[in-house]
Amino acid sequence: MSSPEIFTLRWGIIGAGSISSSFVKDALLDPKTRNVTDVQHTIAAVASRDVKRAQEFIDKYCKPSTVAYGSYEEIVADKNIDAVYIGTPHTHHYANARLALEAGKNVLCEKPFTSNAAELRSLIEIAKKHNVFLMEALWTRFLPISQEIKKITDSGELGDIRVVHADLSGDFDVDHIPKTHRILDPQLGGGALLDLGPYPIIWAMMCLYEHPKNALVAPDHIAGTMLKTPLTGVDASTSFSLTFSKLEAQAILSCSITLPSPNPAVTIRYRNGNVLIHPPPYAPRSYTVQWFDKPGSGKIVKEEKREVTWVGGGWHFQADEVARCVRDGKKESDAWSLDKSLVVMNVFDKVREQGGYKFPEGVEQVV
Ligand SMILES: NC(=O)C1=CN([C@@H]2O[C@H](COP(=O)(O)OP(=O)(O)OC[C@H]3O[C@@H](n4cnc5c(N)ncnc54)[C@H](OP(=O)(O)O)[C@@H]3O)[C@@H](O)[C@H]2O)C=CC1
Ligand SMILES: O=C1OC[C@@H](O)[C@H](O)[C@H]1O
Repeated sequence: MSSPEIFTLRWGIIGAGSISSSFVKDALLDPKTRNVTDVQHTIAAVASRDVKRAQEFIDKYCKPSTVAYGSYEEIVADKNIDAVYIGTPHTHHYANARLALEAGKNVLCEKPFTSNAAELRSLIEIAKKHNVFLMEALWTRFLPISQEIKKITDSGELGDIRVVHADLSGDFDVDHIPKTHRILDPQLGGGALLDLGPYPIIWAMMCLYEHPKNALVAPDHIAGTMLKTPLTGVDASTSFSLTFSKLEAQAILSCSITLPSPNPAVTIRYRNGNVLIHPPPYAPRSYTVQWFDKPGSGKIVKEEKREVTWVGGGWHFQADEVARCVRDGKKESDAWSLDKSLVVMNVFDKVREQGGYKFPEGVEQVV
């Protein structure tokens, strides 16, 4: 039996695929395993384009009472759902989120939020019009390890921050997967930038954009370059740098679908030392702090590896944020607000333009 003080958020899941299963498994873990006692989650319904797939998903991951739907239209009309989680490929996020928002549902939408910034601006307007909550599922922002590293950065204990180097790569075996796989198919927004880019950039957003001395000023210079795969023309590898002039700092970011992430995956460089974050950068479990003997010397006099553990994959922390926001009547999260997602989408638009990556006709719903 749940105690009356616990707020229960009733989720509807759109897309019975891989990431939806990770999200649901974490959401259904006992919140006490992460010392959370104020919110909890239930999965009220799951929708797939094929009702059989929705039912199979429920049989595997949910309680028998969870309702299976064979269309996304049906799930957003369900009165027993407080929030919809969208776990479909990138280029479907806009249409799926719009459907849910217009039905008056709160929405948590997988990364990348949309195909382009114009689509996101449109979703933000629709969410405002319908007075509902909207957030991108940038789960890394909510991990306990991210809060720890952010504290080190914001406190200035390692001196002024100068550079964030971050990479997320993964070998997707592109020569052997079908060209219709979401990582390769331009119709699904395939390529490294949109799929993997949200993770290197989240470290830049947390440590630079959100730095108290930067005061939420967007990067004033963005420079990107893309290496395309001849298989489908999407970006196999992308590098991009962001200059935060107000903070006198830069982010040097990269991602690739043809090789693993380096170790460290993220190096945060301050005047008095470094923080090295060990892979995977989307959910690291350890980082190393290095101290210099004096500012700018580079001579490491002390080094400490720190582990941060939790039960589950880590997708539940963002779910808790949504539950608290909905409980409190908030329409967006402070930690991962809509303007932050918009900064990211603007960067991705610019880097795609610089890299010459155009989506096929009709993919972008708003341009
Ligand atoms: N936060 C994280 O850690 C991760 C996030 N992601 C993000 O989640 C999203 C989905 O990724 P993932 O779960 O790996 O994808 P999947 O390939 O598993 O597809 C998820 C669902 O999307 C729908 N779908 C799949 N292919 C198509 C298509 N061609 N056209 C229309 N709908 C389709 C299906 O829904 P249905 O059941 O209705 O048929 C499917 O169940 C991506 O945007 C990705 O960036 C992915 C991995 C990790
Ligand atoms: O979000 C993600 O995180 C891990 C990656 O391997 C995956 O492709 C991506 O979608």
